[in-house]
Amino acid sequence: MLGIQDVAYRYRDSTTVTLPDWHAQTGEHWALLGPSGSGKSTLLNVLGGLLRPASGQVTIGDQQLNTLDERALDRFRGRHIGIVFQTLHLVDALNVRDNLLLARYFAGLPQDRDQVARVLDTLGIGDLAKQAPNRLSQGQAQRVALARAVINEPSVILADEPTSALDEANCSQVMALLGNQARACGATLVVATHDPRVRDYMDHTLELEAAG
Ligand SMILES: Nc1ncnc2c1ncn2[C@@H]1O[C@H](COP(=O)(O)OP(=O)(O)OP(=O)(O)O)[C@@H](O)[C@H]1O
Repeated sequence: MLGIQDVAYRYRDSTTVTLPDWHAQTGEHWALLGPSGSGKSTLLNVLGGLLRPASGQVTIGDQQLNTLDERALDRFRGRHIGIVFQTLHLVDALNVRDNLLLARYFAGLPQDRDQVARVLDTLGIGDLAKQAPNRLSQGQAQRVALARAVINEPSVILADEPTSALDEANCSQVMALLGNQARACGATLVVATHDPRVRDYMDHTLELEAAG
């Protein structure tokens, strides 16, 4: 189970975003839709433990994120939550394999090179293990970011606008990869997007309302 209850997040300039109560069952695939400024990224970041709400509860499985201190939250995120950001945040100084091993290190997991090779193979990029991220195409880099999000077999996968820059064929490919990887880990998948095409790939939709 995954959910938020009575959550409000306050940005530094005091802009306060109030989020609707929402719950998902383990393994469900959700599209998070809504106009610009409706709070999609805020919700995704709160769910991922990257933003701490001013009030309310964020629950992932049996864990209430608000009860964790920073260190415990970092560890929990690394172990249980896979995030695909809009900007991919790959470390250019490390090759693809080491980017994935770094994600395992941050989660306190063993450096399992076989597991890394398996995930890269599943995503069709096994031959890129030694490549530097800044020498990859956009589509390849996106697969690496997806590989990094699933390398720790998370119980939740969050993706922020993974398809908005993609044509039809690539959109369908990325959504299939996300769906398949989530199914392989038994993970709950939440994709925040403007892109109405995403709805077709997901079982459920949460529609946020325009701010104001
Ligand atoms: N860093 C910030 N400082 C202040 N206010 C912010 C900040 N980031 C977002 N907001 C405000 O929070 C509200 C929700 O923004 P959010 O980015 O979550 O919406 P969104 O639906 O993801 O938008 P978009 O689709 O344009 O990315 C908006 O009113 C926005 O102006």
